[in-house]
Amino acid sequence: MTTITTPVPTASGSFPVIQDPLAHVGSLVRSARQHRGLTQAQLAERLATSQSAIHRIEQGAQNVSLEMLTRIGAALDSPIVTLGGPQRTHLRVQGGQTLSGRIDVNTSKNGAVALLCASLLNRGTTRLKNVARIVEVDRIVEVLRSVGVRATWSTDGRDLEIVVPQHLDLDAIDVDAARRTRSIIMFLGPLLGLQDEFRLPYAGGCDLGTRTVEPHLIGLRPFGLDVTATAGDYHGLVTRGGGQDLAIVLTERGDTVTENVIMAAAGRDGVTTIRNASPNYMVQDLCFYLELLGVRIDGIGTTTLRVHGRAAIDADVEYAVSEDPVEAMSLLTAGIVTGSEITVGRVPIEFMEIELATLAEMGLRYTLSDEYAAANGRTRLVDVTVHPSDLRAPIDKIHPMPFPGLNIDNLPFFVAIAACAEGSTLVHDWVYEGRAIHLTDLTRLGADVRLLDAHRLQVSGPTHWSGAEVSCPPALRPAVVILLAMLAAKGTSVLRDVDIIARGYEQLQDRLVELGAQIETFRD
Ligand SMILES: CC(=O)N[C@H]1[C@@H](OP(=O)(O)OP(=O)(O)OC[C@H]2O[C@@H](n3ccc(=O)[nH]c3=O)[C@H](O)[C@@H]2O)O[C@H](CO)[C@@H](O)[C@@H]1O
Ligand SMILES: C=C(OP(=O)(O)O)C(=O)O
Repeated sequence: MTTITTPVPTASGSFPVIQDPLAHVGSLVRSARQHRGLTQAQLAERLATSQSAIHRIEQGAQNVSLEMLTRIGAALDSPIVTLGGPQRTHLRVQGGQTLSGRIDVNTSKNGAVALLCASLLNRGTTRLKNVARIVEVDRIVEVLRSVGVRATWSTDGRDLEIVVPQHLDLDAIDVDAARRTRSIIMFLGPLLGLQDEFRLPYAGGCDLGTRTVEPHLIGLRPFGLDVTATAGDYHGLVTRGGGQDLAIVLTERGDTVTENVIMAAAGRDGVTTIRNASPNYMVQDLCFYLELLGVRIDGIGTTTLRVHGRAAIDADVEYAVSEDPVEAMSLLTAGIVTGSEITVGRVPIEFMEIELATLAEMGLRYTLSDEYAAANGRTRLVDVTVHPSDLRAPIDKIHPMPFPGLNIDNLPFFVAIAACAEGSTLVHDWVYEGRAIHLTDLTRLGADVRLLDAHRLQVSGPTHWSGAEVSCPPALRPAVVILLAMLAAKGTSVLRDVDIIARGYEQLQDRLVELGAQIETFRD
């Protein structure tokens, strides 16, 4: 959210002075507009004014009344001026509506963050196309900018041009932005090829229980990286070896650890063989980009990769991030739990096949379009239409596996779907120590969801959903699952403190409204 808050006194008791308030307001309007993915003309239309007026406001060349600022804030759903501290955002859902129409899947959070980190390897210009406008991306962009990287959004707010300086100023790193994302850990792989010593703040992220970084450190050690954890940050020391070939076995088939090791391998001369690599969607996105940079990678989509790295990468490239299977699952779930017929367009089918096969076993009727290629020319997409279906509990438990398996980030959606099904479903989240518990909030909406232990949920259905007030759990996917269940729940529900959803979804509530959902945003 982009806001000017009332100035806070500095330690000396004086108020900080904004040098050019009009320019400041203009840049806030521009960034809020771009965050919404609107052109100046589209914003002008919403405000019944001209594009040139918006242009002047954004340039800081026009006086703006408080009334106009309030209207801009309403049009962008982002208060440009607030009094006091930051406000919290809540959703009011009028549930029980049938949805209809088509909704397209956006590009993925996890692909985007990997690509942003990988852009550090390139001395040329990287242009990432169709980047999702989500908070997780903003955080990494903020971190990149803080160390001297030039990251510029295109005027339509969809593409990001990245130019990396000769020297990164890691001392100036935006610690606050870095601490709020786990993906900062993926700076290690590219950095070790660039600097002999560096400090990085600890990685943060959702509250999912303990998530180890040990596999990253083990996987990067053969590249000469030694990391010690000091108070609040990682201290990396690199001992350079020659350009000899390396063979690395990952102790976990994790997505970001695979990406980190691929990036380390890409930034050095020599061939690195990586075994037990994750072939998941974001890893493939990363590999496709690195190939454009001239890094040959054999085995993309398998668990053994051979990366033919290059110490000097300098290429001007354009890469389109591919579609998000987790968003696809989220949108399909919206249709399923509301018993609606909707079409979810641009579903990356390779990464949804097991989910769809499991849903078919549960009685879901759906139809698939012919396949077509994503903008990256590599990922296969289809449109999936779900039809209202009588769902039954699957015979076997539902559990995730590293790709090709049911995606762990898609598992939470199966809890809401199982709650709609006749019978009892065991959902086993062996991966995360603390994600399953957040799904017990579905009981507030009438579901029978029992936590058997930290990893297993027994879900009995079908549920007669009813509206309730729930505070958003501090975990992205469970938060969205609860919102989707509220769409199914007759009556009024309130989901409080929903900012976490913007970490991984762009304008989710507005897009659901376009399908016929009744969701209203309000603030304290
Ligand atoms: C930015 C990004 O891409 N984030 C994704 C990435 O996070 P990321 O790669 O950071 O996931 P983690 O490394 O935290 O792995 C998730 C959990 O799975 C466990 N684990 C993983 C692999 C394995 O073979 N054995 C094992 O036990 C880990 O110990 C951890 O508890 O992968 C996760 C698992 O797919 C996804 O939920 C995240 O959305
Ligand atoms: C757990 C997730 O992501 P992250 O790794 O960014 O926390 C997620 O996307 O659900």
